[in-house]
Amino acid sequence: MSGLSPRRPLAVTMGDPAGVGPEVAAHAWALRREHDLPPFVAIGDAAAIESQWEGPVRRVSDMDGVAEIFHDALPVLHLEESGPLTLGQPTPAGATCALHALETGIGLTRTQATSALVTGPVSKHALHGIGYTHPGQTEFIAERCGVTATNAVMMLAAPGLRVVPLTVHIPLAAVPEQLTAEIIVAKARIVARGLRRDFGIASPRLAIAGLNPHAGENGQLGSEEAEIMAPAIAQIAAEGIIIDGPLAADSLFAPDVRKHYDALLCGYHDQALAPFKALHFHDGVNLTLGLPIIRTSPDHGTAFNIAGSGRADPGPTIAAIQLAGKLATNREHSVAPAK
Ligand SMILES: NC(=O)C1=CN([C@@H]2O[C@H](COP(=O)(O)OP(=O)(O)OC[C@H]3O[C@@H](n4cnc5c(N)ncnc54)[C@H](O)[C@@H]3O)[C@@H](O)[C@H]2O)C=CC1
Ligand SMILES: NCC(=O)COP(=O)(O)O
Repeated sequence: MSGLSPRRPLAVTMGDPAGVGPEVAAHAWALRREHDLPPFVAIGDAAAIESQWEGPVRRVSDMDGVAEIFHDALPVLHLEESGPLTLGQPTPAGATCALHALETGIGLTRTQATSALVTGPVSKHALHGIGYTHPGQTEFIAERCGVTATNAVMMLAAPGLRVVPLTVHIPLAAVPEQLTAEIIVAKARIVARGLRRDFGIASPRLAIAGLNPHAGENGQLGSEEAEIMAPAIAQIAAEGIIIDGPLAADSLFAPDVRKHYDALLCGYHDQALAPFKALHFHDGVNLTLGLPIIRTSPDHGTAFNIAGSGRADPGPTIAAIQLAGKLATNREHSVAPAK
């Protein structure tokens, strides 16, 4: 990285060993100079990389010397053998390894042995098969950091677009019940604070999407906009946060509309992530606001269908490492972040 850089390496978990996580971590390392990446350590089963990548790997047991090793080889904190590996086919041992890597990455970052946590893609289905009960990684990290799930806010960020799903991994049918005014207000506060602290936006401009078509068409197509969103928006605005809405979700993403906002708050997962991924699949970053640590992740999943084929793009992982490095640098050196 040019100029200042994080004081310690970043922790990059490899996610499910049968998915694309190990290969995109390795390919990110191979492209470290082109993308000016800060030193990082990959965490998980070293064999998941060594079995499919011919680049240099150096197994490490702690964070000492990782930054120096990073120049010449990919440092890997090897946790355990996850058994015979068939790419594309998750196993309970692989899910267990992914969970141990997540736990280890959180611990290293909480204790400041690493400067930030970048999580690789896990299979939620495989994790649930070994008894994991959290909806995703975000909620697990929040719990380990002593933060309630409501206060750990998922944001997807890319150049020129940031989106926040106000409800995340719940059935669509549960959205109207769970999208309360309290949740909207709490998450809007955390988003505004995160934009100020980490993105250097002094007066963040938020917009919230209506839940129903045409933002309810004045009550003709639904009542959540008037009954839940309007009081929440009034409360947020009363606290001095700039917020518009509820705006019709379809036109909110039009270029001439979205350009006026620093973050678009959406009612549910796919309202936010479907347009985001259509525009930014290859450089999108999932980050968690409201935590005491910095956590980012590529915006894609395990991609079992292409694991080992050489088709997995390391771009999202590179973007996640770059953003984590930038946020860590800003916080550690008290640099006013560039907008
Ligand atoms: N951060 C995380 O841990 C995430 C985990 N998941 C989990 O991943 C599993 C699979 O989910 P899907 O919905 O199939 O999403 P997915 O992102 O794994 O795959 C969707 C499509 O995108 C392609 N794709 C994904 N990453 C790519 C890359 N780096 N380069 C090129 N193409 C890529 C895949 O080949 C597939 O065609 C599920 O268990 C899901 O819960 C999904 C999203 C995020
Ligand atoms: N769709 C986003 C996603 O699944 C990532 O969730 P998380 O594991 O980061 O909580």
